[in-house]
Amino acid sequence: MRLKQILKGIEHKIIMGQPQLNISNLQYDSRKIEANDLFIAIRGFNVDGHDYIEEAVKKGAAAVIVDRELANYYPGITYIKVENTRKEMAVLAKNFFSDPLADLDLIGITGTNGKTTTAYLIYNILSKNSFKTAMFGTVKNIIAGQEIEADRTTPESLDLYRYFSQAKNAGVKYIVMEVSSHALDLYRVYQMDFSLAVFTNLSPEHLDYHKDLKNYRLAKSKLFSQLSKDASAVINLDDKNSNFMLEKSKAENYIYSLKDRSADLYCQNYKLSQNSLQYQSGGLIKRDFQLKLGGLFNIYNSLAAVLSTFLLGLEIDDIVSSLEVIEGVPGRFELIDAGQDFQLIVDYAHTPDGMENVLTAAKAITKNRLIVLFGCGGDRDRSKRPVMAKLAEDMADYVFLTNDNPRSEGEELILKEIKAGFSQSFSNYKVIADRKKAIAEAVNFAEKDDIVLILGRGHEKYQVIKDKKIELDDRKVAYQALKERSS
Ligand SMILES: CC(=O)N[C@H]1[C@@H](OP(=O)(O)OP(=O)(O)OC[C@H]2O[C@@H](n3ccc(=O)[nH]c3=O)[C@H](O)[C@@H]2O)O[C@H](CO)[C@@H](O)[C@@H]1O[C@H](C)C(=O)N[C@@H](C)C(=O)N[C@H](CCC(=O)O)C(=O)O
Ligand SMILES: Nc1ncnc2c1ncn2[C@@H]1O[C@H](COP(=O)(O)OP(=O)(O)OP(=O)(O)O)[C@@H](O)[C@H]1O
Ligand SMILES: N[C@H](CCC[C@H](N)C(=O)O)C(=O)O
Ligand SMILES: [Mg+2]
Repeated sequence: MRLKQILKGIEHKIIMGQPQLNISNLQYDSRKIEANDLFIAIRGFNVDGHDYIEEAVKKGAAAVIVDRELANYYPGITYIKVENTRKEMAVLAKNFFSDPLADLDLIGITGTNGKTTTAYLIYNILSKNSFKTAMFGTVKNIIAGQEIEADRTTPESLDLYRYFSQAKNAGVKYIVMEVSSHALDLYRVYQMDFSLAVFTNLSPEHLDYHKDLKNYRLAKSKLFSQLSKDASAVINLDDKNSNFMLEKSKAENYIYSLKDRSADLYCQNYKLSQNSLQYQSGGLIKRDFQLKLGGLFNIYNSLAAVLSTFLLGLEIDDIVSSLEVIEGVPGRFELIDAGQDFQLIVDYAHTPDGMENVLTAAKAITKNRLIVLFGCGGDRDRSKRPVMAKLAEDMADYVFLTNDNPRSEGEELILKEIKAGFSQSFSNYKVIADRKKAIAEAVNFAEKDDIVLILGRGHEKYQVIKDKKIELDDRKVAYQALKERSS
């Protein structure tokens, strides 16, 4: 495609070269450049992409998009300056891939907790009703049945458009995606036209990045302020930030609630057991639901999924029958059952709010002790560490502290910062940094009718320690430990 066409709608200045040039592909990473590509130089948190222009040119880049002056311009290369390369990348990609979203319905889910679960439920309801659907999120990306590994919750705009284009070619109708606060702040979904957006909830997280809750909330609200008036916003009324999202929304607003009968969709008479829940809905849809999912929070996620798919035009009977057969989301309140006489649950709760919810859910069903095992990720919000310790102390009977993904931080420091949240007199805990050993010990510690909760890593298959990725799947480790316990 001609560079001129790729620049359509973008305010830019030609520093040198000619915009009639033909471009083969777009890249923001110099390591991926091939002949006649366009390199988009992005100022990052670690390095400045402008410092990799030389490498990009050597690899064959024909043109470069920059957002600052350079000391050195290579002859024969076309240079275009824009105001913000990270932001304009979304428009460049939209043009290059000929706006695939024009033919697709995009559904975005944001909030601190419940994005993956809600996306998974919506994806399954749509797929089970024979709609070709794609999903992008924390656990995996999937386009019309084909899986692509996910390394982050929301990919960069350029990668997203590449996927959208593939989805369009595969005949996909709906795209369901999680939209993280980083994505909203870093323009990964800039100017994307969502048909429907969901707000699950908001509680402190990622404050290392956003600095305070106000900025974090504002980032989340961008999903709603960028909606068109033809779109729908599906908002959890029970969250105290719901009004903020409703006010920011430019779309037709719909609300769901567990408490308020004026909501468009609400729930009444719910009943929970360890791996199922039942409720009746009221409002736009009056039905009985019986789901193979555990935890009160999954009522919220299912209400969001039901209301969303209803607004997309699906029949209520089809929604109910497809939702009822969904057997849980990988690594979310997942029961590990090897026939033992206690419950073992692996869950992805890694924020104070998520942890409180899962501990409450487990407490409601345990017949004996509640044992919790967790750690906190390195290079992430440090303020959550002592808060999670306090919650564990208050709600569980025994706590195993261990590594999550220490990343570049030292494991000792992380564990010390978590421990600082315990009260001085608290002694019902043990620190075992090695997660495999900690899981084995927690399994051996359990007695009849206890519940052991293994939190924080859910579906994750690798543990990141310094720059090493070590294979570690909590579910596999737990099964192994159960096997060894019984032998
Ligand atoms: C804070 C953040 O989101 N950072 C993302 C950002 O990194 P960055 O801007 O610091 O990139 P950088 O490494 O400084 O590089 C700058 C530029 O130089 C380029 N470069 C770099 C090296 C080179 O040799 N050649 C080259 O061209 C890079 O491709 C990049 O374009 O852009 C990178 C390229 O796309 C991302 O990989 C990186 O995500 C990092 C890995 C990350 O950990 N992100 C997390 C915090 C994140 O996004 N999390 C959210 C929320 C999770 C959730 O709650 O579910 C998510 O959506 O996953
Ligand atoms: N609606 C909800 N409200 C509160 N907690 C929830 C909700 N849904 C799930 N949780 C808890 O939060 C954990 C993470 O859920 P999920 O993966 O669906 O959220 P997420 O928003 O995608 O998280 P992440 O941003 O890390 O990808 C679950 O394992 C569960 O303990
Ligand atoms: N997707 C989120 C959750 C990480 C969960 C936890 N296992 C950790 O490593 O901190 C993040 O990257 O911040
Ligand atoms: Mg997620």
